[in-house]
Amino acid sequence: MIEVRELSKRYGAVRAVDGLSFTVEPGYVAGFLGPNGAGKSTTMRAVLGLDAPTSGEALVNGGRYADIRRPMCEVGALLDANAVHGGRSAVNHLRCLARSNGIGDKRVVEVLEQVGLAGAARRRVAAMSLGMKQRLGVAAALLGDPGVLLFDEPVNGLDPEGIRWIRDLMRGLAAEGRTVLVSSHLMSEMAVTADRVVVIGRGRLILETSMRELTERFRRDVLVRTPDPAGLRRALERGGAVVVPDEDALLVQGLEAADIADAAARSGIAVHELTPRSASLEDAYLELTEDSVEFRTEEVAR
Ligand SMILES: Nc1ncnc2c1ncn2[C@@H]1O[C@H](COP(=O)(O)OP(=O)(O)OP(=O)(O)O)[C@@H](O)[C@H]1O
Repeated sequence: MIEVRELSKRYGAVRAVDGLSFTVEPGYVAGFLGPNGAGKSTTMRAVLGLDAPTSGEALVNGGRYADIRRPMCEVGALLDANAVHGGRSAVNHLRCLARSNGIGDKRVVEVLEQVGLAGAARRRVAAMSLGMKQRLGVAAALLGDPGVLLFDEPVNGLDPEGIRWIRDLMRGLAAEGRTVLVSSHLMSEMAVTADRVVVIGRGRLILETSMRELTERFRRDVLVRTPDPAGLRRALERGGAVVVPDEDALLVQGLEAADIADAAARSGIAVHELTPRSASLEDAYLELTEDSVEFRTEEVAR
């Protein structure tokens, strides 16, 4: 479990994180979303004890990272895949990490296999592609078999096969009952990976909700097809709906699909299609974060 409570972090005049609170429980993938500079990395660094909060706290399983006796066995993280000593081989890099945490060499072999790097174990890190370094970073995060995992923008640098792999891995880790927090600035990526989202902007919480509720919240209208559009329109407007004809369909706002079906049945009108439509999650995300984007395209263009 990860608990961020009233967390603030200042760098001089910059409020990187500003009174942020949220909780991530075990068993699902939590997407940590926000535009560039929103404070995602700073928050993750605070959880991992790499940055001291200006105020507030970030806890792992109820305690501070600094107080964990064998940190790699409790929390694993992939932050910057490039921040690895390039001269070592993959296997030596992992062995060093393992030994410093009292983890045996057998586990090193296991995680290399798990991330698909068994065949490249002796390759020097400097000679690895970014995608391979990402896999090595994931191997390091998994070394201690921790119950809490943090991934900062893990799909960066991965090809489509790698993206699919890391997505399945994160979902698998959550399904095993682990706590999984993954940051991204792409809603499209989170839509297929995360069960819940924590959206932040300018260091503050914008929204913490399930993916399903997010879709519901941005429900736009219901598309209805019927052989009697004029009759159904009258019936729905009597029920308080706003109805806009659209080619051979009606776009209905203010009533749920079930209410529309009931109204049609009461009026003896057949319905051939009823499709609730939401704004795209990408649009929803842009709307949520529009006040928190540091640099806008049109401003740059001017
Ligand atoms: N060490 C630092 N010194 C000064 N300012 C910093 C430092 N680290 C982060 N910041 C600033 O804090 C703010 C939040 O940065 P952070 O990296 O946490 O955001 P982010 O959401 O992870 O963004 P990105 O996706 O671009 O990495 C930014 O304005 C950033 O410039």
